[in-house]
Amino acid sequence: MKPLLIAPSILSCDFSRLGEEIRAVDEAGADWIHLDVMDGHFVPNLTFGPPIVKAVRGASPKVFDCHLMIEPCDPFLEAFAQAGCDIITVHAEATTHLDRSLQAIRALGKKAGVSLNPSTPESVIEYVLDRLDLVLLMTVNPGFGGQAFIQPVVEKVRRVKQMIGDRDIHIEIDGGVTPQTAPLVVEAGADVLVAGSAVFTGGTPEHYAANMTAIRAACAKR
Ligand SMILES: O=C(CO)[C@H](O)[C@H](O)COP(=O)(O)O
Repeated sequence: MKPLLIAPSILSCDFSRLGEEIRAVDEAGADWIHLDVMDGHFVPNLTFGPPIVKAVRGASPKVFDCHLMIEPCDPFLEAFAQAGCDIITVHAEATTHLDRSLQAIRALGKKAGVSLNPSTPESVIEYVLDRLDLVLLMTVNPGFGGQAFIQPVVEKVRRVKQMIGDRDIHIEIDGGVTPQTAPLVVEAGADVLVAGSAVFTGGTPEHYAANMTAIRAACAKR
């Protein structure tokens, strides 16, 4: 069984102190740093691009887990790789040629991930499993932090876990992850939890550490 990893989503941090906030969650015990890239087209919100990723890369040596909510994604893969992302995840709904996008990410020397919206069936990844390092299952409709967890996705986690078999592929969950919802997806097979509001609530490094401890403790009995 893979160890449980927590990847705080910086969408919920204080953007005026982005580097400081990344350093704070790193020191508070984050396993990865989750970067939400939004384009105002694939999702109804805008965040940041490669220059910002590059600017904050020095704030933490932890894995930079980059979630591209952009369409098209292929023209930007190289820029995100050069900016310092370690894992690059694209949405299956945002690329016509998913196989090509995943090959391109690995050719850049990065880990390749695919994300599925809550309504997208897991069958879309059936023929690309050997090109994947990570499957990111959205438990909210992407675009905003602080939304309610969409419970039917728990069943999809179980199915994806079965599909990947003994392949070395992470199952990551993003959206509405709290100490209440995290055990549901972990029990179903998830090993990476993205959490924005549930980690950054309180606004101090002490809160971040306590918030992550609460999520881990809730999942400890999986
Ligand atoms: O990708 C995202 C939204 O598209 C965010 O990572 C996600 O919503 C995390 O926020 P929260 O934990 O507050 O739900």
